[in-house]
Amino acid sequence: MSTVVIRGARPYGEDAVDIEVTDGVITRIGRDLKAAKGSNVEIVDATGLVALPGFVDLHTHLREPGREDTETIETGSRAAALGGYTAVFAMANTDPVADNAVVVEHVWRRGQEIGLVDVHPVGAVTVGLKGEKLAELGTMARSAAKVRLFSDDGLCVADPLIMRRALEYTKALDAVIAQHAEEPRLTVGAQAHEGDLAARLGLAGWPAVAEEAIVARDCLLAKHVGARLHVCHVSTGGTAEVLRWAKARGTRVSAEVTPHHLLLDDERLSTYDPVNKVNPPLRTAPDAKALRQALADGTVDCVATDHAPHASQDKDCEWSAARPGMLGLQTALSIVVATMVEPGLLDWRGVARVMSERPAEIAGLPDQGRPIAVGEPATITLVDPAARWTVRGAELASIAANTPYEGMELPGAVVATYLRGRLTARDGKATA
Ligand SMILES: NC(=O)N[C@@H](CC(=O)O)C(=O)O
Ligand SMILES: [Zn+2]
Ligand SMILES: [Zn+2]
Repeated sequence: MSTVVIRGARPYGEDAVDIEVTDGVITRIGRDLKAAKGSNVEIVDATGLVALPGFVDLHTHLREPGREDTETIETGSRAAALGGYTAVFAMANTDPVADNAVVVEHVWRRGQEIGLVDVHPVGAVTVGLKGEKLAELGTMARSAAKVRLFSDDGLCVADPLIMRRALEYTKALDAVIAQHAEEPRLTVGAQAHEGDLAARLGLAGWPAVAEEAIVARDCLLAKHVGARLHVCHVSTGGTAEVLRWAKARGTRVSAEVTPHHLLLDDERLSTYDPVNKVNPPLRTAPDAKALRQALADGTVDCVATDHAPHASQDKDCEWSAARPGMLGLQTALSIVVATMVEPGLLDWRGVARVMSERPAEIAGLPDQGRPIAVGEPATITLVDPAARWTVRGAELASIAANTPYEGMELPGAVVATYLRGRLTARDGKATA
């Protein structure tokens, strides 16, 4: 039997308690717990630290198989554990694409071998992400990886008939489609949010309506079919309005927002530094404000990183040639603290909701996003709310270093992460 007592932690930022963990399960919670006699107990001093359920990321790009020069399941797992994550969903846009049982089982097994975080593969909706023919969703769902989240992320399932069939299929499988909402006919050659700034910089525009039109269409389709829909990386205030309307009329829709769309806006583009290039693009400051409001009031359900590692040769180049995407796993909590906790939009209960509980519910994970309570799995992230740290891309666990927060001082730091009672990261070091 192995027992750990986490001393003086504040669950959800509330009163300090001791949390006793035995064989991966929370066995006692109370003040000044006396160690059980004769047992081998490890004491962890967590005075002043906030205890939250381990974070769940519905949107991570791990690049294995295919681009192991930028991220592997191993390096991405380290970044996840260091960021406080205990489960991540690895997107299907790998090479080969995760559109079959062989690839998704590889991703799942490799994640379990490393053991730092549960790596759940996302299955592709269409064969090769081509948007033409449905992939074998049922085979992936029944595989050892038990896929429940399907997405062509990187690309939109643009054909409404394919989308309808995919929704019908996933309804029968009790699964969910995560849509990268981008009407491709409205974003040909697009490089930046369509607006004054893109016009001044001479960059082809990616209009808000290209996202909003697909979200509206998919909400209508999901309602018609009675299926569930999840909207990836919501980036505009208009999308939040569509979601509000769809939820009010009973559509089974959920949505995520990225940390970068909460904090950054298109003013950043004036330097032409492709580190700020991302899909969907950074929008206007009023959009970012509307997204923070929508996350606070539950219109947007959760935060997802869209962690997108890219090699330096694919980022340190001319704007139009650069790949879109930003690292996110190790900075997400701090950006949520800066944009949501410090301004008073979310308390720590709210952080637990948007970083852990809602994403676990959306993906149907039974043992993640659970309350910090006796009998529950000890899947816990300890956060120092008073810490401040400076982001250095080169020091992050990812192979790639494309963080838009280089040199920024951010509030709040993950001090330790436990997955089913096992320490996976502590003081900036992953345990595997
Ligand atoms: N977000 C991005 O800018 N890029 C993602 C794809 C995606 O999420 O659409 C990637 O795979 O690099
Ligand atoms: Zn996407
Ligand atoms: Zn993505």
